[in-house]
Amino acid sequence: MFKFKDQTDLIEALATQAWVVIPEFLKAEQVLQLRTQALSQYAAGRFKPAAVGQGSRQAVHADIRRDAVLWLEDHETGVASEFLNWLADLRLALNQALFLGLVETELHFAVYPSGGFYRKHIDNFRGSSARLITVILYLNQAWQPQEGGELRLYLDDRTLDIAPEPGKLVLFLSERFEHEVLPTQQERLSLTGWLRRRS
Ligand SMILES: O=C(O)CCC(=O)C(=O)O
Ligand SMILES: [Fe+2]
Repeated sequence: MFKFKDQTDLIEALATQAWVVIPEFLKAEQVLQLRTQALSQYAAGRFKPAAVGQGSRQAVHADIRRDAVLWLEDHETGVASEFLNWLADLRLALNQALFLGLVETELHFAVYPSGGFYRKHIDNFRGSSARLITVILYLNQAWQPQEGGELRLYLDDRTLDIAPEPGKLVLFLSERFEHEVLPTQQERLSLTGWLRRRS
């Protein structure tokens, strides 16, 4: 049902390169289903302005990130549940191949309004390295270069700009690369999550 039912190549790429991009991981109708689910919840006011930091240090900083998020539940249906199952399989396969000790997945929808961005950061809270693998799935309908909103990964020797095109899946080692979301000219929708080990 998803491209990469066999996750071997993906795990190999993560192990050697520490990042992977899979264009059109989702089919158009799968993107549409998740998109519709996210946008109806967004319209119903269920998203919260995304915060930075954790615990008593957690706060909304509109100068650092300007998106709104909604965490997924355990009892999702449809494509959301299929994707959660796919991630659970990936987590187990990664544990077997690379002994990563991943124990859980967290996943949220994110909406960046026009003008939204997320400044350069690393995906872990101070003093924690529970998030091992970052997973991002783009739920936009179409994306033109002039709309901006690229994910910029700071690789060891260069930067890599990834356009948030419909159904594209991105994975990378959370602590390995600083990254940012460049200002978007268009509402930008994604499903973002982390495969975690015990904190
Ligand atoms: O949406 C993206 O491309 C990246 C989002 C991100 O870096 C994050 O939520 O930590
Ligand atoms: Fe991030």
